[in-house]
Amino acid sequence: MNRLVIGTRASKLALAQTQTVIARLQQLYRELEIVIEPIHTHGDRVTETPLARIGGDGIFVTEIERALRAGVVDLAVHSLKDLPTAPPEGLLVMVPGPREDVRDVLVRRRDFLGSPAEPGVRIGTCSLRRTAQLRALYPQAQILPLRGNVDTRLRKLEAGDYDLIVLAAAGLRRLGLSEGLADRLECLPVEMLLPAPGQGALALELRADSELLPLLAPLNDVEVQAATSAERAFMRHLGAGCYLPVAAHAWLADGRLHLRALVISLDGRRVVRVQGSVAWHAEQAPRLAAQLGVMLAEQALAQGAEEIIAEIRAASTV
Ligand SMILES: NCc1[nH]cc(CCC(=O)O)c1CC(=O)O
Repeated sequence: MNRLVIGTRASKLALAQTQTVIARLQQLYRELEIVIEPIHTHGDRVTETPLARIGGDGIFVTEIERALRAGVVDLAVHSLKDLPTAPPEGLLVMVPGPREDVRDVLVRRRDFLGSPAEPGVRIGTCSLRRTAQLRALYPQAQILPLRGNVDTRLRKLEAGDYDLIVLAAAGLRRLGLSEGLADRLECLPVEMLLPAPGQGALALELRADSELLPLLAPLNDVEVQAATSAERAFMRHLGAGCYLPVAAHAWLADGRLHLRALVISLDGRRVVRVQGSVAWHAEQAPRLAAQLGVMLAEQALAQGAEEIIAEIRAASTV
């Protein structure tokens, strides 16, 4: 193979992410010709509807997976967060490292000097996970829907539609925006606002029988893959799609793989929090990650997570 076609969304963030993957590939394979094929997804076309209402997983990836299966592209680069947790048929997912900052950040409008805790403050976000956790943290705030890519969201903030917005730190960093915004950013510790499963990580997708497999294998990061697999196994075991208020963060420390996760009601009033760890053995990483995610999901179910999820399901089908 001497020419590689990479499929990706056409957003600035998706292209920036793809460039980091290309840079790594060119380091390894100087001679390889790499071209980008931008692909418009359903999520790019429907830009105003809240994601939870569009429904269905994979609104940012389905068309790209189709191009992969059809052989139009050889490799896809996604934000792992956007990838459904069900294993994609005929495709294989790798997780390159390093993982970017997993946290969410609050960005304030230039002329807003108040605090998120004050009554009536308007906070914009598009995700149910952030909405529910923000309601719990700042019960006096108004949490308002906000969609669009990162630039659009920042523009809507400056236009005065919101006092504060919440974004993924990873997106701002990859776009090179965090320095310019530094005096208006507040990183939210994961103990305060738990991120989405897979947040801050990229995913590489290819056909399971692809001849690229050995070429790409060195890009896979076993530790980042295990951590994100544990987070995704938690969500998958709950039967939760990526637009439900489920949050999870896993990390390696002291020879153990740790996972902290939660399920929260939309009004932020009921939260089921779970935390646990398993001893880390790199050679058994996939099994350990799945085991940890499933174990904590079972604990969450035993503590009432099912009822919360059923309620949200019922509300969103109306
Ligand atoms: N579809 C939203 C999306 N998907 C991935 C990122 C950021 C990068 C990441 O979280 O890894 C974002 C933007 C955001 O949440 O602010």
